[in-house]
Amino acid sequence: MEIAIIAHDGKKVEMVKFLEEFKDFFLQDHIKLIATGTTGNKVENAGFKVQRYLSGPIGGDAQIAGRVAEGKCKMVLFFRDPLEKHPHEPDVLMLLRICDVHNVPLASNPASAKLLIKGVSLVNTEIKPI
Ligand SMILES: O=C(CO)COP(=O)(O)O
Repeated sequence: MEIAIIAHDGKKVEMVKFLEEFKDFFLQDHIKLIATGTTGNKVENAGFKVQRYLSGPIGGDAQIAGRVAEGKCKMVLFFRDPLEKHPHEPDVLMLLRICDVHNVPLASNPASAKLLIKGVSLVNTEIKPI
């Protein structure tokens, strides 16, 4: 299962903490992580294998949207910073829209991401999620 990991600068520490909290899930063989450039760098430095795309502001969000549209990326964890302005806001909104167009689960904060990961884990052990 391909999962995209993206975090704005103010949320990158939180993203790495999140991955570490659920590392038993993220380190499974069938989980493939992809990420925007700088987020991917941080995630790699924390010991996770990840396929990195361009940095968000120069097209990384758009690349990940492409993978969602093509049916390759099955979940997006995108910790957005609602207190900062982003020059590439149109790309960010496009990614969110593409997730909705293709009914791909998207979590924009750690609480939601936790529920998604727990939900996938339950499905994988064949216990029905809520
Ligand atoms: O800007 C981003 C998402 O919109 C994230 O990009 P980086 O991971 O390259 O910082």
